[in-house]
Amino acid sequence: MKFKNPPVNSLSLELLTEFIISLEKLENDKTFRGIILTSKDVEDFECGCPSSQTLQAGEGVRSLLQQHMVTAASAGLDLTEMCGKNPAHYAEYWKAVQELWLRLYLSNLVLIAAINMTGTSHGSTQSPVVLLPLQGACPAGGCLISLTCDYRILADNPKYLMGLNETLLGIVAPFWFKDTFVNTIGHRASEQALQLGLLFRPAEALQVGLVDQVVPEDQVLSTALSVMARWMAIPDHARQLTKNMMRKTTVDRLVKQRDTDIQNFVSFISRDSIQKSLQMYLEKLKQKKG
Ligand SMILES: CCC/C=C/C(=O)SCCNC(=O)CCNC(=O)[C@H](O)C(C)(C)COP(=O)([O-])OP(=O)([O-])OC[C@H]1O[C@@H](n2cnc3c(N)ncnc32)[C@H](O)[C@@H]1OP(=O)([O-])[O-]
Repeated sequence: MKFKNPPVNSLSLELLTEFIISLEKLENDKTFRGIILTSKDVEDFECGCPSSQTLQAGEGVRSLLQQHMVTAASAGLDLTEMCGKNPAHYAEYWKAVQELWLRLYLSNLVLIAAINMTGTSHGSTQSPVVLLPLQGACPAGGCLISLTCDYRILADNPKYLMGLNETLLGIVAPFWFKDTFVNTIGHRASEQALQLGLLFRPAEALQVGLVDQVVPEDQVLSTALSVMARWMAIPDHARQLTKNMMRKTTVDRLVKQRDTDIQNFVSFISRDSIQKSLQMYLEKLKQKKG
């Protein structure tokens, strides 16, 4: 599935909705056993296949490639959905973010993130909100999506950054973002990374366990296909039950308090101070262009 929401693949409400619907279709079509999430154009990959609907690589491996679909590399949640809108909109938006995470984290499909980035340039700032220092990033919500996958492959480019940087925007990662992070890199590493809003370069991301492999940019998809072949070799039923056993407790924590989590998000994001921080961050993003 390819993410396509120019210019920075931010997770707008429209994109989230389309992602959820597409995912549901694939889950219900029993001919699909796995998905590679990416943002790079199919034509950019040396996979020896036409950019048509279905791509075969190795025994039993299939990846659906469509327009307007989703990736692991994105600017994260769409800040314009969380800024200057009304509480009903915030609630609708947050419900969609929750829904996507719930579906991805417990998906029966094998999910592989082939992470390659968008982005051009960055500045730095002394203001209370901190812009990402380098080009090409997979921050916050973008990172969360990749964390729901079973395996992550990151393009080896020192300009690429990945992590949960919420505190740099003056906001707090929700508990289920934190849980997903802890499940991936452990408690101590998460404690530090979340407070500092750390964004990891590829070598650091590999070291801390945020990604499973770092490969040259032109090998990201071919590596994803080989990895998929390995995962496909495992009987689905046994693999799915194992995944469920590993992840269900985390999912249940949100399921039990979904409405409360929405209310918390709406009241937090509606605060004047938070709206000011987000506005300032958006303005800084715009200014760095000029
Ligand atoms: C509790 C909540 C939890 C929160 C979770 C999150 O995910 S919070 C999110 C955490 N995410 C971040 O902290 C990432 C913030 N983004 C960045 O750091 C950089 O944009 C980049 C590294 C992704 C790409 O750099 P680049 O130099 O290639 O591109 P550029 O910077 O020039 O931007 C181009 C245009 O896109 C716009 N826009 C950008 N991001 C967003 C967004 N998320 N949304 C909406 N719009 C966004 C930007 O304003 C500009 O608009 P304009 O002026 O054309 O109208």
